[in-house]
Amino acid sequence: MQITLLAIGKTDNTELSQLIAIYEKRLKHYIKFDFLILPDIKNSKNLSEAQQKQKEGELILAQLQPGDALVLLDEKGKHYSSMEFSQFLQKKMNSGLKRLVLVIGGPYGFSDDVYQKCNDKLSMSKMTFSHQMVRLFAVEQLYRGFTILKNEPYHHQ
Ligand SMILES: C[S@@+](CC[C@H](N)C(=O)[O-])C[C@H]1O[C@@H](n2cnc3c(N)ncnc32)[C@H](O)[C@@H]1O
Repeated sequence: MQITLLAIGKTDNTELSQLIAIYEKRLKHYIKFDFLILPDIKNSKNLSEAQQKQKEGELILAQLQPGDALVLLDEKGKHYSSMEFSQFLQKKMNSGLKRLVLVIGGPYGFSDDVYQKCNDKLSMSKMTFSHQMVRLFAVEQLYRGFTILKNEPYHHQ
């Protein structure tokens, strides 16, 4: 299985990019992983929130290939512990899935079209994080999940 993490707009802070790169590199020891950043919507200041979400949604959906599982990171999604998240990953791998696409929404979240196409929604907290910060939390939780599956001493219950 391959995992693709999709986000909109480049990571705007060097320290954050460096931290993401550390976990990205670690994660790649366990699974084929790519972090795909879609370009910011042009002239977004002249768009309503709904229009921006719609355009971002079109960019997101254009990335999908037949057979992908589309899973949104969304504060209104299912809550998993890190152990449960590792089991979620294991089940996806066991199912023969070719690519798991995890998506981080833009500043206003996802369009209805994206919600309709998704297979699942995962929340990392009831709190809302910035779309920039979530990138780091996502790569760290993916890395943590694989260390749990490999019984490696990173996660402590
Ligand atoms: C600033 S939030 C958007 C919040 C917006 N109110 C909404 O309706 O979704 C930007 C993105 O970060 C991600 N995000 C923020 N908090 C999250 C959480 N607790 N769990 C999972 N993803 C989260 C989601 O992908 C969200 O679309």
